[in-house]
Amino acid sequence: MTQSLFIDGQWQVGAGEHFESRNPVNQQSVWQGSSANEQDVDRAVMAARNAFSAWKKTDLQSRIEICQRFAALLKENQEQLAFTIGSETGKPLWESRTEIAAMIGKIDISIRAYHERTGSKESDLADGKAVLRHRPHGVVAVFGPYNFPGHLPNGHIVPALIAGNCIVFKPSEQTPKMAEQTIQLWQQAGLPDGVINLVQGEAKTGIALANHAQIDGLFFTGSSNTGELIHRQFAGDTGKILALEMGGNNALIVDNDIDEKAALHHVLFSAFISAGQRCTCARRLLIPNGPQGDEFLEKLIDASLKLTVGRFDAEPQPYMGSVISTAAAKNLLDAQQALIDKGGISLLEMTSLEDGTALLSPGIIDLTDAHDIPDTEYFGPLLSVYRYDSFEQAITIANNSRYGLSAGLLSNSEQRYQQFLDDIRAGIVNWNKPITGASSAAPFGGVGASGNHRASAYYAADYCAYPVASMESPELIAPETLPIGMTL
Ligand SMILES: NC(=O)C1=CN([C@@H]2O[C@H](COP(=O)(O)OP(=O)(O)OC[C@H]3O[C@@H](n4cnc5c(N)ncnc54)[C@H](O)[C@@H]3O)[C@@H](O)[C@H]2O)C=CC1
Ligand SMILES: O=C(O)CCC(=O)N[C@@H](CCC(=O)O)C(=O)O
Repeated sequence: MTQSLFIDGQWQVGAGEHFESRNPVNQQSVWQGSSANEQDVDRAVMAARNAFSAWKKTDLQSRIEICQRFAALLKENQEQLAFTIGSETGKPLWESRTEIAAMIGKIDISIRAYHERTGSKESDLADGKAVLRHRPHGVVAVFGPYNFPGHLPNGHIVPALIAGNCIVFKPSEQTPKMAEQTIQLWQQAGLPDGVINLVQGEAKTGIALANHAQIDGLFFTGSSNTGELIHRQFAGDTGKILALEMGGNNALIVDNDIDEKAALHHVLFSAFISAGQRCTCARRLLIPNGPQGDEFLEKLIDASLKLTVGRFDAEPQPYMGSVISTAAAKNLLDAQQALIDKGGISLLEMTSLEDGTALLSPGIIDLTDAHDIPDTEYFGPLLSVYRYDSFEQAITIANNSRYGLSAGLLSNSEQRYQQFLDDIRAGIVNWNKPITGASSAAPFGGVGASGNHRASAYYAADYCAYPVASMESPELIAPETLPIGMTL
């Protein structure tokens, strides 16, 4: 039996159900193992709890050095890791390599963020000093999505470790192999036993972990549905910190009189990178009514049609790989049909490119005159188009969503960008840039159904530690003047 769990520094067989991940294109098994049941999860949390006291007292420099060794190991193993991401998710190798590069970059950025956002500060008081310090929460559960199986969990794990927390990591059940290899590197980097623990499994394992009384926090990246369930579960539990990074129904507005080539590039990069499987992807494209808009739309359809789609290791490399699974592909095709049934006009049909695979071609659908369109995230290469008459109307359409992750404007007008900045509701707001590809050196998060106001990336440091404010004096001295009514 495969030892699929990592608890207290030991690889172990899980007592829960057997599961596997498959290559979404050729359907070959990539990883097989058993999941963690409630008792396994409990042992993982208790291992983290027991390791916490020593880890938080380990000096910061030693914690940082382990993270730097992890970065060096990522570099040494980057080709193997990129191959794992590609085979498990369908993401082309060129893009999987950029994911490993982002993981490596995360270490230095997190060290800087730790000092800047949560370091210590001292200032003088009349008879002593005021000191600000930060302390780790304790045991934190990290939940990861499948679309960035390395980079996004890493975005919680690295700052949490630097701050002195211990971790129980529950990766996506669709990407267990990448999680396993990542944990092997942490082990090689010299993390003490119990500081990081891995529990593999499906939702049942996640539920057991999120419910565990002994976790002090939960850092989640995944769908809004799951995030909302967890949020409900945490309601009233003021003692635990919850950071939620969730989905989006992101709008990108195209203006008239723009550089068409640049705009086409930015739209294609926003809508179809990672086969549309980024939380920041453009889902709704707003195009002006009129001949310029018509021409832009025609060119967009043409350019989308020419995007290459293929296997993760195909040569030459495709722009897009597959979506995560044949089940996800089927859901997307069903969603497209449902939109057509509601009055959507398919401008470029998203189709299955090869039976039995999760390879989908990009799709574009005009929903301007459709009715009862759900405000939902279609996590794949399906872009909705809305035509607008005025810029104000475009902003209203863009804001007509319960999500608020990313939004963008392609326009030559600085005045319009200013208006957009003032009125749009999103955590990432870009001008003449794609709306994907957010920097790890900036905060990353959304409002509404996209997050709970605990931005990640550069601001992840904030939710990994709590502030302790102290007034300190080495001597115990009574004040010269006593308060009214007090005699000593
Ligand atoms: N805002 C952000 O930073 C990002 C958000 N995402 C979002 O993630 C989603 C895609 O990832 P998925 O893996 O499909 O998300 P998901 O929500 O299905 O799964 C995320 C994790 O939660 C676990 N889980 C599922 N049900 C659970 C439950 N009831 N209780 C506890 N844990 C449970 C899963 O096993 C997995 O580990 C998209 O919606 C995307 O927009 C993805 C990347 C970045
Ligand atoms: O978390 C970070 O370090 C930066 C945020 C980031 O990498 N965002 C990516 C992917 C996230 C996603 O959309 O799934 C992006 O904006 O493209």
